[in-house]
Amino acid sequence: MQIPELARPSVCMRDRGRVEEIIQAMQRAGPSTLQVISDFDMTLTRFSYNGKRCPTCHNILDNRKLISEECKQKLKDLLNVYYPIESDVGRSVEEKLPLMVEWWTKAHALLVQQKIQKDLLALVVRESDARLREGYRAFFDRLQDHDVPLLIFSAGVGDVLEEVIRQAGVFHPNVKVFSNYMDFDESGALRAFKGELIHIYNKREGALLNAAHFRELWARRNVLLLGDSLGDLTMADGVHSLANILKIGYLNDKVEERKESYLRAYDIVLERDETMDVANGILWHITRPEQ
Ligand SMILES: Nc1ccn([C@@H]2O[C@H](COP(=O)(O)O)[C@@H](O)[C@H]2O)c(=O)n1
Repeated sequence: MQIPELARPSVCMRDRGRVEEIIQAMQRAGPSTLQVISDFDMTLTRFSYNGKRCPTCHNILDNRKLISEECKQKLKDLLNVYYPIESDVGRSVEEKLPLMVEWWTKAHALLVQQKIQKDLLALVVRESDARLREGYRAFFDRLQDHDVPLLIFSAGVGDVLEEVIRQAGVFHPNVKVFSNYMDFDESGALRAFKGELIHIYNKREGALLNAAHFRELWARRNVLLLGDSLGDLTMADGVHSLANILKIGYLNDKVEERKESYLRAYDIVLERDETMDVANGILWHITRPEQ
């Protein structure tokens, strides 16, 4: 199978033969049977650039134009407490889950207190250091050209995420987003977050709540899943009569500690890889006619 990107040193696989079988099955079935489900922060966006951490959707809101210095400090304190828990391999999901709910709930309450202005979101996204991974345009455009639906399933902030992809010029009609959306009052000030909270460990519930979306895509039984945390593995749990799923996991941080668990969970693990090259290589293979 000719996918040169799979030979890169950043690529690790538990079972290369199995990966090749899945990709071949997807290619035989063709793009009309494919859907892509991807996480956003640190999966479609870069983890770092020039040695500096890139922001998540929540971190993009950390801008003086939107929030006070005091709120900024409180959000930073929360990050310092909860991010090490999120990425701790020594704790079980059961142990982490209530703590993640606590983090999101406290952070959202702080953001609501700040009455964030809707009309400033585009500006703070433009001013931020958020960057989609290298090769993102080819990825989004290829999916659009082949009418393959892309579901972005994020525990970040939907309004911010949409603005990032809109400004990058890749918010194509085939893109659908499940995320935490802001609710603004008539003056355009943030008053709450809409619907059920999505955090990194309840994406299965989020998927099941959106049954109508997956019903519409009933014929797309092959799934390419992209994630960066073990919580992202359940994003495809709403897919009907799944035939094949290929799970690609970005291992951005605490690489040595987490490699084993990622290799057990994901079919392909990308170690400190800031590009979309592997996903693009696979996508090109699947969407080109069989030879
Ligand atoms: N207050 C918060 C809460 C969460 N995060 C990070 O957002 C990421 C979730 O988004 P996905 O697109 O990856 O689902 C998660 O990894 C948290 O680290 C944050 O920065 N601030």
